[in-house]
Amino acid sequence: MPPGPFRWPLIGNTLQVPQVHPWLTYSRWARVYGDIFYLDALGQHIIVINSARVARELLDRRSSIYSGRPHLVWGDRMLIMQPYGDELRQQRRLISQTLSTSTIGQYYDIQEAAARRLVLGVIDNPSSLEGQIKTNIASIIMLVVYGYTVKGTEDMFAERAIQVVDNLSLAATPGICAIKYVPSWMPGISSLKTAKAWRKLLHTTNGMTAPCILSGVINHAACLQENGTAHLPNLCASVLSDAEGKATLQLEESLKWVAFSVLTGGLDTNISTIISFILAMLRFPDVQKKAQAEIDAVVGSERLPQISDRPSLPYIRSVIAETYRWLPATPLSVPHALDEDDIYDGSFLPKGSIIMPNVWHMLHDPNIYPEPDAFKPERYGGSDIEMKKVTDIAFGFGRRACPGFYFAQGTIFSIVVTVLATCDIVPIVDNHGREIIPDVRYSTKIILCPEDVKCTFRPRSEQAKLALVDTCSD
Ligand code: HEM
Repeated sequence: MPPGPFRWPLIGNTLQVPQVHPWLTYSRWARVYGDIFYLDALGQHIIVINSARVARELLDRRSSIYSGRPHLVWGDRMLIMQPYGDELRQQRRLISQTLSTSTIGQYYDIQEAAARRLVLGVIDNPSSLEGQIKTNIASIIMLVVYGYTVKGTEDMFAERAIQVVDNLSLAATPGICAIKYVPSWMPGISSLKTAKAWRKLLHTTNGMTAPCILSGVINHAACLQENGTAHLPNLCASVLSDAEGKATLQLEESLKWVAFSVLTGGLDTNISTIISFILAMLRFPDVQKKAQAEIDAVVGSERLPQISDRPSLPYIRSVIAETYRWLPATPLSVPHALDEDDIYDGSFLPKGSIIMPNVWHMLHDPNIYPEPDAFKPERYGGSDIEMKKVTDIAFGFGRRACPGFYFAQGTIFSIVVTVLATCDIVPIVDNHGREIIPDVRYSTKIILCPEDVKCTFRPRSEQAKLALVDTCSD
């Protein structure tokens, strides 16, 4: 076995596995035990990988046996939880047909419009920051997946989708907690209960079951398609039209889960990245100024920036890469499972092991990223090769790597560039007029999302605000 902390008889490391920010403890252990270490939780083998080099070697090069997922008490048919097999491959294919590099440009106008609505919404009402981010990101995904147009922050389907994803995120605490056979009486296994509670919640949100909510959206999407009012293209329409009216029940069922998986995979990760970006701009105002100067020089103030400006804005690309590195949305990625016994570097890795990539450590290793807690887009020297080293880690590995990567780039870029071009992101002030700079604080969930980030978007000019108002009323 690889090295690791002392294991107690029978219970192994179960009591040592941290319940709060486990990636930080794993990072400390990485300094003692190295790039790969072993934990035993009541007989469950857990292998923690702490370097991109080992992750590449195992999860990429040996992906034929490292692409499973651990069995969880919840998960049902969600793509992200499925074992590696035919159903998974079919679901991933349905996504890549719609969201590949060659098709992604079709959605740029949707992403730009949502970014502009978001910025205008926060200018008008700074306290709506989180709500605006959630609603507008949900609106991008629902339009692209279902052809469904979200009608404002109170839209019934968007609200329910956000609630279902919130419940999911609550249950999915990193670490070993939600694994099927860890008994709920074990100390620190509270999230097993949460997981069970979530399962219930997933199936009954606002008195409706999740599949029913999803079917509701799909049926609605089908109606929109039939009466010609759906926004086209969209994922459901593309898949159904490819089937030329002969979609089998199995395909429809797969499609329902694919659509749900895109929603769950894309919502919280994007929300977290945007909130982390805003936090960085509040804490590192010099970076904000430099980013704005680049936009002013390249785009000017006569028009709003577009996603097609991306190649000419290396500093903005660096700011985004640095956001993925500084506060990675999934600090422990999503665990893989090993489907066969394996040997690595003289150590035995048993079949059934949970493989946990410690993304946090890979992106905060001071030997690779000096001063890892500082937000320094300059560290990439404008090189896309250096930035790709970050995204290759932050978006997962091998055959399970994030299928929404290119889609996410458009959403994140359009929001970041639109805010910076039109507004200064400034802290709120207390009753004495003193600025409140938010701390870097987040809770322990599978998706790391900074808490209590409050700010004001102050328009950089009347002209910038008018440009937003004009495009939004269009
Ligand atoms: C900033 C945005 C995002 C980040 C950081 C992110 C990150 C990740 C990571 C780390 C994984 C796990 C990879 C692995 O197991 O090795 C993943 C999987 C996944 N992501 Fe994303 N993601 C983002 C946006 C999106 C978007 C927009 C979509 C919508 C299509 C999406 C859909 C998925 C799906 C369906 C999976 C499961 C893949 C599988 O299990 O085979 N993600 N993502």
